[in-house]
Parts: sequence; C-alpha cells; structure tokens
Amino acid sequence: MTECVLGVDLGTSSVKVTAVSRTGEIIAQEGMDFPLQQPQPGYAEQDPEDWVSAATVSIVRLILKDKLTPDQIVGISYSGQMHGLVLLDDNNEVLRPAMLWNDTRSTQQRQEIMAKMGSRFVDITHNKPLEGFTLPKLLWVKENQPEIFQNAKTMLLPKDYLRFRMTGQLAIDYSDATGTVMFDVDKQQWSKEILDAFDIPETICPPLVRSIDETGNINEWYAEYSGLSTHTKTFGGGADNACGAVGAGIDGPTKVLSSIGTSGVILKYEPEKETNYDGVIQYEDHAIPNAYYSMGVTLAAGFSLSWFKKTFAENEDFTAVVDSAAKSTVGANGLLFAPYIVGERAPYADADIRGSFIGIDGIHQRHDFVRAVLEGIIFSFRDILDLYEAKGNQFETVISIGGGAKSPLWQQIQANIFNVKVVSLQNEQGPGLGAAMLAAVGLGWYHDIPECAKTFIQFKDVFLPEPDNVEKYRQLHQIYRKIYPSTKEITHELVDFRRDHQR
Ligand SMILES: Nc1ncnc2c1ncn2[C@@H]1O[C@H](COP(=O)(O)OP(=O)(O)O)[C@@H](O)[C@H]1O
Ligand SMILES: O=C(CO)[C@@H](O)[C@H](O)COP(=O)(O)O
Repeated sequence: MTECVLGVDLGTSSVKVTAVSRTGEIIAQEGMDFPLQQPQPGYAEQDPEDWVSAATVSIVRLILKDKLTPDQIVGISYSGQMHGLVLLDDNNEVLRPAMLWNDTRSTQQRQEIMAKMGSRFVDITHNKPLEGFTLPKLLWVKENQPEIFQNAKTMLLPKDYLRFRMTGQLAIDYSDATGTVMFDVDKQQWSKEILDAFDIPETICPPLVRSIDETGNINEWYAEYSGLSTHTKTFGGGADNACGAVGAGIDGPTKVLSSIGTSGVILKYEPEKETNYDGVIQYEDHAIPNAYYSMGVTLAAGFSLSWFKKTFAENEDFTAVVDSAAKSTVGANGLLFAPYIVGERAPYADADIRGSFIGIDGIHQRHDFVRAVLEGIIFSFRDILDLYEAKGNQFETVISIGGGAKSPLWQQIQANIFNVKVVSLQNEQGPGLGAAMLAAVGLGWYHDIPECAKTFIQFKDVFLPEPDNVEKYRQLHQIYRKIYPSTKEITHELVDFRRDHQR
C-alpha cells in the first residue's frame, strides 16, 4: 500500500483534491465545481455547504473510482481562496452565505477604516483595508446586518470552515490570518489595536496555527460521511496563493509566480517581515514558517475568460475556445480588453471600475475577442510586474500555475508580454500540490518545505520570449494603460445607474 497525502485546494470555481505519494508522484486527482452568487453589483457569495459537498464528492471519488484506501490517506492539508468571511453562531452553525474575496460591497467600510486609523492601519497590517479583505466585510455585516453580527461567535476563512467540518476543530493559519487585515504582521498576533478600534471581540478570531501544524484527525462524523479514516491527520494549510507559491517552488528573488485561477496573481517571495509596500502591493505571511510574500491581484483573470465562454460559447469545449485565439494575431487585430469586470484590486484599487473591449471593428471575429481577453488579462499582470520593476526587482523566471496554465498559447503570450521566460509545472494545480507538501512536512516525511520541494516539484514546459512579439506587446501595453483613466468615469456612472435601477 502506497501511503499518500491529500492536498485539498478550495478555489473559487471548484475544489480540486490531489493525492500525492511520499515520492511526490501525483497518484490521483478529483474535483468538483460549485456556483458563485452575484445578486447585486459588487456582491459575490457562496454557500459554505457547497464547499463541504464538493470536497466530499471529490474524496469519495478518490476512494471509489481511483481506488485509494482510507488507510492509505495518512494526511490532509488545505489551500483556500483567501479573505472570505464565514460567520458561525455559538452552535457553530453558519449564519449567512460567505462573502468572498471578490465581493466589493464594503467601500464605505474601507473608507471608515482609513478615516479612523489611516497610515497606522497600513503599519500594522502592511496592507490597505481593501474591500476584498475580511475586516471591511465584517464591518459591513456589523452595520447592515446587526442581528447576524450579534450572534456571530466565530469568524473563519473558507478552507478553515472546510477543515472544521472534517475535524470539529477551529483554527486559522498565519497566511490566511494576514489576509483578514486584523493581524499585526510585526507582532505576529491578532491586532488588539484594530479589534478595539472597531469594537470587535477578539474571541471571534480563531486560534492561530502554522501551516504545517497538526489540526486534529478526521472526526467520526466526517469519516462516516466521506469514507475517510479517523486515523487520517489534518494540517493547518494556507492561503491559496501561499500554497501556490510553495507548490511552484517560488523560493527566491529571481522567480515570480503567475497564477491564473478565478483571480490572477503576480507573487514574489519576501524573506523579511519588515518589508512594507504601503499597501500598494499586498503583503502576507507565507505558508512557509518565518517567510512572507507580496502580490498584486487582478480580480477577474480566469473569471473574465469563463465569463466570455459562458456568455458567448456556452456549449463549446473550453480548450477549443481558448485555442481559437491562435487564429487571431498579436494584438487581436487591433482589439483590446480590460478585465475589470468585477472591479479591480491592483494596480487600481477600484471596486466600481468595469471592463471594456476597445477598438471593435467590423472585421473582428469571435476568435479576436478570445485573443483580446487572453491578452488583456496578461496586460493587467504586466501592470503589476511594472510595480515590482519600478522598485528595482528583475525576474529571470515566471512560474505559471492555475487553470489558465492549461493553455500553452496563453503561456507563450505571458512570456512575450512579460519578456521573461515562463515555466509550467507537470500538473498546473500548484496550490493543491503546495497543500499536499504542507501535509508531507507536517507528517515528518520531510524535514522542511525546501527539502520536500526537491522531490515534489516537477517542471514541464519552457516558453521563451519572442523578440518581435515582445516589441509589439510593449507598444500595445502602452495603449492598454490608457484604458483605465479613459473609462473610469464612464464605467462608474454605469455601475451607479445599475445600482439606482436595480429591481
Ligand atoms: N482549458 C483551459 N485553458 C485555459 N484556461 C482554462 C482552461 N480551463 C479552465 N481555464 C481557466 O481556469 C480558471 C480556473 O482556474 P482554477 O485554478 O481552477 O481556479 P480556482 O482555483 O479559482 O477555482 C477558469 O476561470 C478558466 O478561465
Ligand atoms: O483575493 C485573492 C488574493 O488576495 C484571490 O487570489 C483569492 O485567494 C482567490 O483565489 P483563486 O480562487 O483565484 O485561486
């Protein structure tokens, strides 16, 4: 019997569960989608029960279809979509749908936090209180649903809710704790100053654990529900981007992570706790003990492509639609797309900006629109890379992960727009692999994450920049950068119009 660990990656569009042997072989992988609710402009919610059901179906498939035996699964760890607010009452029942990282309804609360604490807030958390983060959401509930806030005993993030249902134990790891912006990065503890400023009881914050720490065995109920064994241990896990960076081997200043999941992320490893980008780029504790990372986030990366596919090519094969972009040209025959379809976080922290196609011409065909979507998402990543380069960083390698890394064409576009070599992983599920690595280290199979990485991480393809196309994309990016200032006012007015006339 080959022992294995499971990396459970709770994303925004689906959960993916990856079973990995002690020698780093991916022996099986299962997953299941779940829906996203957007009932009003800026709202993004999910039912936490959908996460539990989808994770359980995936685990049951691993056992029944892929023939893993429960005893073979010795450890489980988690990678989770960040910042989402799950509120539990004193019976640990969920009080309202989870408000997700791409829910931007809390602009007023963001302003209130800045008005009250200003730069002190950024000093403590190393972040600005953007709508996507957990504290503004909690304050939105406090102000708009006071009866729910009063009954809220515990706040959890998505992966921590899933682990709670599997083990009965409440916990949060440091990488997800930083993403709440209720955490003092320098002191490495919940910030009493922030909690007191907004009258939030510290008891709402779950106990902190390291990503490699044990967080209890699978409990009797979940063992019966899923077929897992009560001997299986769970481990803290981390934020999906922290786990993605672990699974992609981002371990030094010359490598950068490019993740195309529902969101898009450009991420850099940071060895120093003291680094502070004044909140222009996010700063987080890592899943690697005593390490940190920074990142810029595009709110709708894979989500823009999925939206396009659902709206204009619903019944077609996803890969075929993406591949059709090869029929277009560099620059999509003069068509640009700005992916601000649910607002934006970096480099423009603007909840009310919306997306656009610019330059639509009578000659354009659907494949030009697909190409423009792929390119527009990477132009927005280029904006983030520009922020890093302006601070003196130079990268030699981009490691590409997430659902978007299934497309070789999209990775070549990245190499050309970044003008940096892009490398893919054998399996694009970096966060799931990273989570499995946390369990492998937690179990003691490996001394630490760098040692585990030598066995677990396997690279696949290399995409080199093509000089002619690099130059064309450089020119196109100059035009792309004008879209935000040119469309800001118009799209804000349209969002306001929609809010005013929402039925
Ligand atoms: N064949 C494909 N080629 C390129 N991109 C894809 C393909 N299939 C899915 N995607 C993109 O991958 C995204 C989902 O990536 P994933 O890493 O699973 O996200 P999450 O972790 O947020 O659930 C989708 O939004 C979609 O745009
Ligand atoms: O908000 C952030 C990071 O700050 C997002 O990156 C979420 O963590 C969602 O990740 P995916 O579902 O796109 O992987």
